Amino acid sequence: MSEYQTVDVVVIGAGAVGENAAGRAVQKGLSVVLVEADLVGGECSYWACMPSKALLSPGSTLKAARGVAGAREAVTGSLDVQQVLERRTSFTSNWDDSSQEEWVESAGITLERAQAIVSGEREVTLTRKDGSQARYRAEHAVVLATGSTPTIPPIDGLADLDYWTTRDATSASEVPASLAVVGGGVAGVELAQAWARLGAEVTVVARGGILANYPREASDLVLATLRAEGVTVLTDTSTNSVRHDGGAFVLDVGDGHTVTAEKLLISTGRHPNTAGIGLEELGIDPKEMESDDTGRVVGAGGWLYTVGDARGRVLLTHQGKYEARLTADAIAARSTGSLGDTAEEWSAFAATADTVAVPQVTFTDPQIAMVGRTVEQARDAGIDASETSLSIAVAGSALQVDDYEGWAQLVVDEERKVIVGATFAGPEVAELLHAATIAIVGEVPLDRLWHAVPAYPTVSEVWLRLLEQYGL
Ligand SMILES: Cc1cc2nc3c(=O)[nH]c(=O)nc-3n(C[C@H](O)[C@H](O)[C@H](O)COP(=O)(O)OP(=O)(O)OC[C@H]3O[C@@H](n4cnc5c(N)ncnc54)[C@H](O)[C@@H]3O)c2cc1C
Ligand SMILES: NC(=O)c1ccc[n+]([C@@H]2O[C@H](COP(=O)([O-])OP(=O)(O)OC[C@H]3O[C@@H](n4cnc5c(N)ncnc54)[C@H](O)[C@@H]3O)[C@@H](O)[C@H]2O)c1
Repeated sequence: MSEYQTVDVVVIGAGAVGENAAGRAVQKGLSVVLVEADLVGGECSYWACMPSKALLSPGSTLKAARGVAGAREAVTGSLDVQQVLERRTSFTSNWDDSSQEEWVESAGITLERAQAIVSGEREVTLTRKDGSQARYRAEHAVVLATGSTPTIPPIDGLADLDYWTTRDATSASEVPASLAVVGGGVAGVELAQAWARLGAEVTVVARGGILANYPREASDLVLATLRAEGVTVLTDTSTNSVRHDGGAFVLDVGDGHTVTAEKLLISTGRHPNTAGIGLEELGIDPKEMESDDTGRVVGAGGWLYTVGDARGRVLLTHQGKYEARLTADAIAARSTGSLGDTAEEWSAFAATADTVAVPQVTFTDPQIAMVGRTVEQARDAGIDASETSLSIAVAGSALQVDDYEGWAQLVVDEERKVIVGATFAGPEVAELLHAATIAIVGEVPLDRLWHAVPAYPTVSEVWLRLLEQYGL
C-alpha cells in the first residue's frame, strides 16, 4: 500500500453535490481531492433530472401549442420519437463526462477516478480501475457525497427478474410497447407520463394515491390528466407478486387481477448510498447516521460530513447543492477556527432551509410546484396554520392556454402572519415557485407581501387573488 498523501478535504462522490462541495472548498482556499467511481456529474446529469425532463418537455410543449387556438391549427403531427430520444441523449452528453472532468480540473480540484472507502479516521483508501491503490489523509474533512440507491421492495418473484430502475427508464433507446410502473411517487409518475406520451401503454400501480406528498387537489389534477391521456393508474393497489412468462412481466395486483407489460419499472423510493464504504468498520452505523445543520456527522469525531442524497434529508439536486455550499464553508471556517461546534440557524453554515423551505417540482404536465410545509405538516410542527386555496383563473393563465386548469394554496402561520408553505399546480407553474421560496425564507409579513404587486397579465396574479381570498 502506498504512503499517505495529505490534503485538506477528500470528497467522495462527484455527483452534482460532490462537485459543488469540492468547488466551494477550493474557492475557500482548501486543497481538495474529489473521488468518483463512475461518471463525473452523477445521477442527475445522466440518469435522473436531465434525461427525465428532456423526455417530458417535448410532450408538454406540444400540448401547450395544442392548447391555444391559432397555434393549435399549425400542429399537424405528433411527437417525433426519435428526435425526442436523441435530444434526451444530447442532454446526457451521450453519457460522456469529459466536459464535467474539464470543469473539475479547471476549478483546481484533483480528480481521482476510483472507488473510495473510508479506511480510518480522516483516512480514505482508493482502488482505481487498473487495480492500483492510493491513500489520502484529509487534514480537515472527509465529505460523503455518495448519493442514493433505489429501494427495491420485497415483492415475491421480483429479485429474480430483469426489471427497470430509473436508470433504465431514463436511458432506454426504444419505446416499449407497454410499461408497468410500481410506485406512484415523483419518479414513477414523471416517467409514466413521458413514456406514455412517446407511445407506450402505461399502467401505474400505486399502493396509495399518486404524488401523495402534495395536497390532494394538486395531485388529483395530474391524476386526471394521466387518465385522460390513456395511462391506467391503479391507486390503493399492492403488487403481491411478479413473474415473467417468457413474453412479458405479469404482476399480481390482488383480487385475481393482473397487469401485463413488456417492461417493468420499479420506482419505490431511494435511500442513502452509505453502506459498505467503511463506516461500519469505524463503528458508525450508516442507517443511524445523523448529521447536524452543517452536515457534520454527529458523534464521529468532527472530521466526517455528509451532503446531498447521502445525507438523506432531502433527495433533490438543488437542495443537495445548497447543503454542499454551506458544508464547504463550514469546513473552511472550522479550518481557521472561525467556526466552533455549532452554527446558528440561517447563518452561512447551517442548512436551515432543509427543514422549512425546500422547493420541489414535479415536472409532469400539469406541473406541481411546492415549497415549505403543507397545512398538515405545519400543524404537526405546532404552528397555528391556516390555508387559503383557489383555482388559478387570472388573465395570465387564460392567455397562456385556453381552458387553463390550475390550483394554488398558501399556508399561513397565523401567529407570525407569514407564509410557511405554498403549492401551485397547473401548466408551467414551476416558475411561480421561487417567489414563494423567497417569501418563506425572508419571513415576509403578509401586510408587506400585499405591496408585492404581480405584473399584469401574468399567472403570478394568482398571488394577489390568494392574498385577497385570505382577507387582505
Ligand atoms: C428519475 C429521477 C429524476 C430526478 N429528477 C430530479 C429533478 O428534476 N430535480 C431534482 O432536484 N432532483 C431530481 N432527482 C434527484 C437527484 O437526481 C438527486 O437528488 C441528485 O442526483 C443527488 O446528487 P448527489 O450528488 O447527492 O448524488 P449522485 O448524483 O447520486 O452522485 C453520487 C456519486 O457518488 C459516486 N460514488 C458513490 N459511492 C462512491 C464511492 N465509494 N467511491 C467513489 N464514488 C462513489 C457515484 O458514482 C455518483 O456519481 C431525480 C432523481 C431521479 C431518480
Ligand atoms: N422532479 C423531481 O424533483 C424528482 C423527480 C424524480 C425523483 N426525484 C427524487 O428522487 C427520489 C426518488 O423518487 P421516487 O419516486 O422513487 O421516490 P418517492 O419517495 O417520491 O416515491 C416512492 C413511491 O413508492 C411507493 N412505495 C414505496 N415502497 C413501496 C412498496 N413496497 N410497494 C409499492 N409502492 C411503494 C411510495 O408509496 C411512493 O409513492 C425522490 O425522493 C425525489 O426527491 C425528484
